[in-house]
Amino acid sequence: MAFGAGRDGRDPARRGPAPMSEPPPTDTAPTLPPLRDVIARHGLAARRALGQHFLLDLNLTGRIARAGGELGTGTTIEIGPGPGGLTRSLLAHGARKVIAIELDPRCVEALQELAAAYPGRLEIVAGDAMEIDPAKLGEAPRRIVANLPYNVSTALLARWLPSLARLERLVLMFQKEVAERLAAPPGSRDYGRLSVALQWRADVKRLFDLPPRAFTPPPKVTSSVVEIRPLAQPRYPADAEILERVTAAAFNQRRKMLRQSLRSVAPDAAALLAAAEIDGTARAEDLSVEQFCALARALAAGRGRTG
Ligand SMILES: C[S@@+](CC[C@H](N)C(=O)[O-])C[C@H]1O[C@@H](n2cnc3c(N)ncnc32)[C@H](O)[C@@H]1O
Repeated sequence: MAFGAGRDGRDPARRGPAPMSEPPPTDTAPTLPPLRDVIARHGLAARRALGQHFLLDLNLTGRIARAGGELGTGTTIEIGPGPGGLTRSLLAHGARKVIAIELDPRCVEALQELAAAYPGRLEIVAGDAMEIDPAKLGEAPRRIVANLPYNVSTALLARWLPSLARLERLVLMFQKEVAERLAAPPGSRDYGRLSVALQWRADVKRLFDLPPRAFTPPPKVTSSVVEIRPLAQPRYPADAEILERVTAAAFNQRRKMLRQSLRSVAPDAAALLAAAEIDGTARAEDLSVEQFCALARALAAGRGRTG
């Protein structure tokens, strides 16, 4: 089923009433202490090693939560809730169930108060998001909405790629420079391995930027919120591992012509390129995702193997 059709197919269920056993989503937020009080009371001085830059403006966290779409069904997964600003907005926005993964035990303790204010709707997982597969958490449909710790943001996304189709939507905050790479079109300076790997599997859109002053403490760089809508199936046929080998070879020598850079994966790179109907004088950034997939298929078929 096409991606759009798949989403439409699930919409009627979303509009239906919540099962009797589930607490009904509500937009009526309980009264909570200001986030700055939570931070002071729990001694949450930001730790750089954990990429801690907190968003305390509930207008901004509300904007990110709304970008997550309809949260009233399934599971909303948050990575790194910190003191819980975005978590509050997700719950106030009607999230049926939030599963929040946090590595810092100080934040886990602070979040218990929020869990008590929304009985049954917030589950806090104390642990490392790098070791947890979000596609296995809670009930489908699953979405991830998160202000990611920047030090592991691309590593997390790379881990999620193989099971991306099992997520309905991801709304993620990255450094602007990373966000530009994710959404970069062919021909642009930012287009690279991660752009191909992600755009092969999903529609990617940069939604809006946040300046450093929006965060406490402010990071050095501007941040961008990115929406990722996974496709039910990758856009073009290709083996993921072979596609990765081809893009790694091509972009690792991105200034070189492909007939040269692809020799590390195909001794007769010219034959490989001819089989995929690609001009050997092109460079990595000139190729569309579809052309990279054609190269991966040709390599899988043994083309270009002998030099
Ligand atoms: C950029 S802060 C965002 C905090 C909060 N969501 C906000 O918007 O204010 C990143 C959060 O991720 C947490 N974190 C860092 N590395 C993590 C990891 N590997 N697994 C889970 N959480 C992590 C940090 O402790 C921090 O709370």
